[in-house]
Amino acid sequence: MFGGVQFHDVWFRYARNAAWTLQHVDLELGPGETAVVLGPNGSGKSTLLQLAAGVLRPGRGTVSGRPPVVGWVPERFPADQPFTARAYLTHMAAIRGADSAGIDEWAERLNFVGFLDVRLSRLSKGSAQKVGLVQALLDPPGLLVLDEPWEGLDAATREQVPAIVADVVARGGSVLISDHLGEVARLPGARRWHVRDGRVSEADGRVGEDGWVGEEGRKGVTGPRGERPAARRIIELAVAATHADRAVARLRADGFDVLGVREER
Ligand SMILES: Nc1ncnc2c1ncn2[C@@H]1O[C@H](COP(=O)(O)OP(=O)(O)OP(=O)(O)O)[C@@H](O)[C@H]1O
Repeated sequence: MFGGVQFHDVWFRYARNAAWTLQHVDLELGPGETAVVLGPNGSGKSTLLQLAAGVLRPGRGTVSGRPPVVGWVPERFPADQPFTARAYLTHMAAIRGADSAGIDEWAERLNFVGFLDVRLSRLSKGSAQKVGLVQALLDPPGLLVLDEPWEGLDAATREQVPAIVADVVARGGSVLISDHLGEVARLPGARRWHVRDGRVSEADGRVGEDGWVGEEGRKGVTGPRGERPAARRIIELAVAATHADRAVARLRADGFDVLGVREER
């Protein structure tokens, strides 16, 4: 039975004489738990996730307790492959001994039925990300590792990420997820791990508690730089779909509360 993933004094560096990217990592993620990994660019979030998934091996220390099925969704799905999405996913299902019927169900759920017979190399970044998500979910994972899963996804599919996380957790699995877009607000109850200067520390409180919904220092995001105005106003604005992620990230970085994103009707 899956008892959680444990990091025991894990150190990691990318080359023998390079500086350590991560040091002294002691963490445990139990069954049914979700942790979001936060930190500045280049701090080591992806590295931590890949160590958890078993894609990278520690230079020192150990990662133990991984369940038999680990789903890993990299930050960028490697789409430079000569297969259609369906052929790739059918192959992945066969390797994992999973039912390929799941491909059509997932394609339906993630709105990319029309792209299943398109070559991976011709897919947009968002559609390629969906293929990356599906390959990780074909065989229900005991540990799901999602590296910036909201990046590049359309608004409707972004809404699916919390539901996917909830499904894994409801089955007793664990989810580790990195986020720099502030989408973590959609995962109330998640633990918060901060990566900084090669160390990983756990923040007190969980997502959604004490008004915490975004990156560190942005408690109760109701006004710029944490001010809490006496009254709030709802402002609607429209941006080109291709700029939506950037606009949301900038508004959140300035401390504004982004209530939702939708397609223009
Ligand atoms: N394959 C690699 N070889 C050498 N150095 C690497 C490699 N991958 C990452 N690094 C370096 O390791 C450090 C941590 O990278 P990592 O991708 O884990 O950070 P991150 O917090 O996920 O960054 P971002 O938010 O930009 O995705 C960075 O300095 C990065 O340049």
